Amino acid sequence: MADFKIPKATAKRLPLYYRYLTFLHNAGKQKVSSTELSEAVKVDSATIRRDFSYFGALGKRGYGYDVDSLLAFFAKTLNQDHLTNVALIGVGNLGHALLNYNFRQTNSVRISAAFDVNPDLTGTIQSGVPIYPMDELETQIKDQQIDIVILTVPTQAAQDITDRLIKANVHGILNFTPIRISVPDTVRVQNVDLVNELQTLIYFIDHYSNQPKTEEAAD
Ligand SMILES: NC(=O)c1ccc[n+]([C@@H]2O[C@H](COP(=O)([O-])OP(=O)(O)OC[C@H]3O[C@@H](n4cnc5c(N)ncnc54)[C@H](O)[C@@H]3O)[C@@H](O)[C@H]2O)c1
Repeated sequence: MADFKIPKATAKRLPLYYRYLTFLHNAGKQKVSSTELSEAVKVDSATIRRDFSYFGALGKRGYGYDVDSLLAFFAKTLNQDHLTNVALIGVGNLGHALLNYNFRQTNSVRISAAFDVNPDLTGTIQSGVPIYPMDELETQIKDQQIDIVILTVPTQAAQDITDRLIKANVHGILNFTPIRISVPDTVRVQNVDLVNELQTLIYFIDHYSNQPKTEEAAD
């Protein structure tokens, strides 16, 4: 990320903007208005203008935004111009699905190593990714300069593995397990919980069914 602070809600919308701008760029479009962007990404145009204002005056009145310069700006901010190696721990049902997906939409993130305790899996290559035994965790993380780890292990293994990751100097954990892992301030955890997301969706449908709104628009 760039070295200036932007609100969390704005940061969460950046990948959304980036994906649509890439689409416009590939389609040969040179400019886009906030209204057009708003319709495509389902974020209201006032929010888009406010988000963009955090990066300085990028738009021109009556012209809109220049697609290429916006894209270059976002690519830099999102670190899309360099490749981030990510490790995955726990190659079960969920781990397999993520390995198979391996972030095909982006060229900037890839799972370069996976780890498991199952001897039937270790030493094999799954979806193009080598599976290492857990006793190689620290050395592989160091050798491959891995800073971010996806955790898809059973709940009871999550905290012990997290403690090893902290010692190995990992700074980000995408936690799919249902427990809230403990980490120091130097490590950032992003929890992913599909049940939670579904319940939030059900809540909004039940309570706000007359005013459909995306999460991005409601900050
Ligand atoms: N966040 C979500 O929405 C969501 C959805 C589904 C599952 N989950 C959670 O994701 C985790 C994985 O679910 P799953 O269905 O893939 O389970 P799974 O049992 O199919 O896979 C777990 C894998 O972890 C490996 N493993 C076990 N102990 C380990 C250890 N100490 N170190 C390294 N690897 C180890 C196992 O060998 C197995 O390959 C669970 O905690 C589950 O609750 C979360």
